[in-house]
Amino acid sequence: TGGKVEKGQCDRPDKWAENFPVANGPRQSPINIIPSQAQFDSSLKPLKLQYDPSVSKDILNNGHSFQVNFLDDDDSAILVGGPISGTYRLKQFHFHWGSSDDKGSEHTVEGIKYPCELHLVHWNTKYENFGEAVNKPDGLAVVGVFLKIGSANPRLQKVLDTFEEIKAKGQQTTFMNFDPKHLLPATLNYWTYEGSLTTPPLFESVTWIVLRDPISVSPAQMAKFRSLLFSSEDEPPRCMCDNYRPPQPIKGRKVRANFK
Ligand SMILES: N/C(=N\S(N)(=O)=O)N1CCCC1
Ligand SMILES: [Zn+2]
Repeated sequence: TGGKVEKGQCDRPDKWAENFPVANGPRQSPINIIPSQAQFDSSLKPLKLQYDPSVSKDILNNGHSFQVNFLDDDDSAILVGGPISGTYRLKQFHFHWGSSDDKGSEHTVEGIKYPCELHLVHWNTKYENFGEAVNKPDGLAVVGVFLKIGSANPRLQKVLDTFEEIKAKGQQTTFMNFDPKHLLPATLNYWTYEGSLTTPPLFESVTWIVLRDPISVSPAQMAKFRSLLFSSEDEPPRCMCDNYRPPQPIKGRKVRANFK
């Protein structure tokens, strides 16, 4: 069709329901957040992200996004407080972005799309490990951070500088002593709601914690994200971009805010 390489089934959110019926479930993510309809909840605790940078391990191109993986065999990098009870351990963080700066985030705010969205994925330590937690209703907590076009972000640059080594699907390299706290905005005001993974298997196991304030990214840095490939070295190159799922029906869910 005009020489454009068609997206495979697994890369097309509108096709996911065929193999993952939960795609049409009652608590799917992402959603469009309407701040005026969010309910301020004074019982929500402040978010506490306690990350020891020494447990960052490596960075991997997994063919859908790239992710920074963490050692999660102790409580060195944890999320406590906020809307959750107990302790959730950081497993990995990854991003979603667009083919141009006018789209790319998964969550939207009053219909506004950001060019990029960071997800910090944590699992509930009441379960044995990530694999056990991933499909439980209280199994995961993902912190979402919007990236907004502005000045270049020096903290983000450390991640982008590895891209030559993980250009193609399956490539990975060590990535040590990185503190993901440096990718957070100054204030941790957030919206929270019960949702799901935004990629297959789309398990409805995520307590979403979406930060109100974005961090900055420059147009040149966004271009760097788009230098990655969905494809592996031995395949025709396919630019890694537009790896975001559009907002899903709210289906009566309440979004709470820890700020007025
Ligand atoms: N979809 C996901 N995270 S996300 N985009 O919902 O935060 N994941 C799939 C397996 C591990 C995390
Ligand atoms: Zn994600």
